[in-house]
Amino acid sequence: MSLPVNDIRRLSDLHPKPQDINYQYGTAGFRTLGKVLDSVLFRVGILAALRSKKLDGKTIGVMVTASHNPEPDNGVKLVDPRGEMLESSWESHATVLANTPSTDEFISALQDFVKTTKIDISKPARVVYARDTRPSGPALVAALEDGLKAMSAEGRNAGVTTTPILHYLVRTINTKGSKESYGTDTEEGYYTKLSSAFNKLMVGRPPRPPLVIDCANGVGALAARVLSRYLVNSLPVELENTAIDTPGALNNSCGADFVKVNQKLPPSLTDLLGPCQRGCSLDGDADRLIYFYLDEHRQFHMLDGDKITTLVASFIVELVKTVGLSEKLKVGVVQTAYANGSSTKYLSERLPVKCVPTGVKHLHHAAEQYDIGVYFEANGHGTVVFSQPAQDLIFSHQPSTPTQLTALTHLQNILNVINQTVGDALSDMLLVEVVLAHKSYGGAEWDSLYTDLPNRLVKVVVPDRNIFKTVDAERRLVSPGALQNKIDELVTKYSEGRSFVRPSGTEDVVRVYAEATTRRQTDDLAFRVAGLVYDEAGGDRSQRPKEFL
Ligand SMILES: CC(=O)N[C@H]1[C@@H](OP(=O)(O)O)O[C@H](CO)[C@@H](O)[C@@H]1O
Ligand SMILES: [Mg+2]
Repeated sequence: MSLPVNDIRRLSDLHPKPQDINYQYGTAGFRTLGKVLDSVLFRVGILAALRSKKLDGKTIGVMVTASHNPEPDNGVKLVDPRGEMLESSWESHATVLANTPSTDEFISALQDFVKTTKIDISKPARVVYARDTRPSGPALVAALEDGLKAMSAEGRNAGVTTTPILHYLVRTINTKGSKESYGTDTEEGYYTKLSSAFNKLMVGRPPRPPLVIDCANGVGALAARVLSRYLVNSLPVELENTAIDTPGALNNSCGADFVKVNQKLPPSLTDLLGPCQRGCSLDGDADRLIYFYLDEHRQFHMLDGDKITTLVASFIVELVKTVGLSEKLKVGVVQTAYANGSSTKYLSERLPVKCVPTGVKHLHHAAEQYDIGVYFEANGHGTVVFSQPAQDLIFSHQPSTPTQLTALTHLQNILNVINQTVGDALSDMLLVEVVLAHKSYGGAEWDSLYTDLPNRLVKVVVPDRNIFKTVDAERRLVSPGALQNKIDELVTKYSEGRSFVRPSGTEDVVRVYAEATTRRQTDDLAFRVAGLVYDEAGGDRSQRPKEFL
């Protein structure tokens, strides 16, 4: 059987590629202005069908979102059968196919691809897809559906939903009826799975003050509203920033990225959050989570992905120890270079900690090397993964004492609260709430586990960010030239100073990170390194940002 060339040609002509744009499947899939993504979505539909055929008809996921980015942006990414990110070798295939200029060239690239990748076209193709609340979403989904139609693929439209729910659906569809079944393959199955485990974990805990949830005016508002109906007796919540139909509101001065980058409360919450009350922010597709609280002086404190890692990993270690399985279940942590140095120090004194390059897929794969792997990016994107033998052991172990039995039951329920496929703001939120309730922690107690070093992230616009090459999990530059030596020399002048430079995978900028013992020193270091980067990359002297030192 060969490719349905006539159907592809007819439909591809309806979705021409703009001449002047070069697309790239990056860390987060294709991501750019929504209005220039039509041809990409059509082609991704075809690619998803081919990926499914290659994997013997397993269901592939497609998510249309640009997460925390501004509302006019959009994007698309593919999800592999176990709910994980697309295998990396296919990222470059996606890039090549998205950039072939004409329908004829696209078809011939497809034919080459099918041949070299040895795809059996006669196999079935199944794809489940969803989008976030962006206004450009419906037209992009229609283009994707044309791609599926061209391949006669079986499509399931999961509608408007969060990225983690789409990942959940992919995994549950593909494990249905098997011994690795991950739950019921519906949204209701997702809410029921998470909330019933959560509700069991909260039985007997004292009532909690309400949790304020900033929904970023995005799809998380819909999901949080549904979830809250399942939590009436276990967790009072107040949903804020739920204006999904207000043009321009998405991620605007709210959401997890706003809080993390600006290290401050969304202005819309200023009058809502009381002293010592905790709140959290989701991002635009609800896969990132940042917590915060105001202290008794109404001073803002942020609890980011590193703080979540510490809280969650410590709790799981305690449970495993109480059950008596410390020897058999090794808990480990994965971070990136953006993790606050204090968190790395605190965790390394207690657990194995690995540092990997930016991007959830790197963290996820590294976490899978542990029996129980806890990973979060500092920006609040992460989860906990349990190896299959670890899960089997947790569900088959026979405890010897009532205390062990209680801890084991908690561990089993925790496993069901966690969305292991990918970082999930709502699932992570439930997990955090469980730990806080079990430890009787408020924001301040949680925050006191270690003190963050002041840190600063600076974007540097350069003529060509591709000249920046890194090694050692992106902590050191090997190009351009002597820049790393200059950074090293500078860093020694700052107490507990640390700084690194890497090209962004999602924006056309180079990122500079710095931390040191004081805010002033941190800013000084960050802007000096930014200046070095700008000059070394040949930035225009007349445009040099004035804050760069
Ligand atoms: C410093 C930072 O937050 N970087 C983010 C950002 O990647 P960059 O490659 O730095 O642009 O977007 C990624 C995708 O969402 C996320 O995984 C990552 O953590
Ligand atoms: Mg996101």
